[in-house]
Amino acid sequence: MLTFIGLGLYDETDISLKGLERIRRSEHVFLERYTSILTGTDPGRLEALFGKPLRMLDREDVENHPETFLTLAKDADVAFLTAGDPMVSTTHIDLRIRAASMGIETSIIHGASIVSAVCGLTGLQNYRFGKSCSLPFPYGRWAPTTPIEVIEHNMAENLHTLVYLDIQPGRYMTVHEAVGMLEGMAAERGLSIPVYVGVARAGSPSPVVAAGDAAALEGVDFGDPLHILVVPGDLHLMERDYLETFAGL
Ligand SMILES: C[S@@+](CC[C@H](N)C(=O)[O-])C[C@H]1O[C@@H](n2cnc3c(N)ncnc32)[C@H](O)[C@@H]1O
Repeated sequence: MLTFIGLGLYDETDISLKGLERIRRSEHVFLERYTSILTGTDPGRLEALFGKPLRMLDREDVENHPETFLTLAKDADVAFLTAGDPMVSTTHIDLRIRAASMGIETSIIHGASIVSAVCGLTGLQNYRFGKSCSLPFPYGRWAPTTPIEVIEHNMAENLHTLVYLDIQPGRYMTVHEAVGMLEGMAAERGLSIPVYVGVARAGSPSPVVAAGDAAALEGVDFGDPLHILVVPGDLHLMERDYLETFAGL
């Protein structure tokens, strides 16, 4: 049996009791740590709480060599842990399909996700989000145009865009870096983005949420990772009120 277990958003105390019990009963426990991470803890603290050793998985292990843990899951209980909710990720959706095609039984124990946390922290209504996008660090002088195309499309439809910010080993994209890149891409297309909403460390005791134009956000200290950004469509009255009250709009 392969169980996908969400760890929530910030530290080791964010897991559900159901998830914790399942980990303690599992014979093998793997922690995937490239789609997202818990910045408020470390593997040692997780192992102490779970009472189990953790085996780390990076992108290569999950996308190119999943046989390592999938084969184990044919005859043993394997827990596959991720920050957030495990299924807010196309990679993990694909992994569950692969497991099923190998005849492996699977189940999911959900965790708090950045997708719903952003709605709570910003007041932006869940039903008004269009397609989301990921903003990668530029590769040399090359940067993909997909993120700005998604934003432009959503703005034309008056929808909000959730922009996931790149995570590389030891390097996390900040709201400031993301806004700088998007301003450049928008200018090239003659597009103006009037409001951004930046969120840092959702789920922690001190999240930062700030809304405004690019210049206004420049003056905000978002602090440590993880960061995420929203480019909102036109704000409804209650959304504006919420951002004025809680995000300095
Ligand atoms: C690809 S998403 C993975 C989402 C995860 N499966 C979930 O359900 O939360 C990872 C990105 O979401 C954002 N993110 C995740 N957790 C966050 C947090 N606690 N605070 C701020 N941003 C976060 C970051 O931009 C990060 O690069």
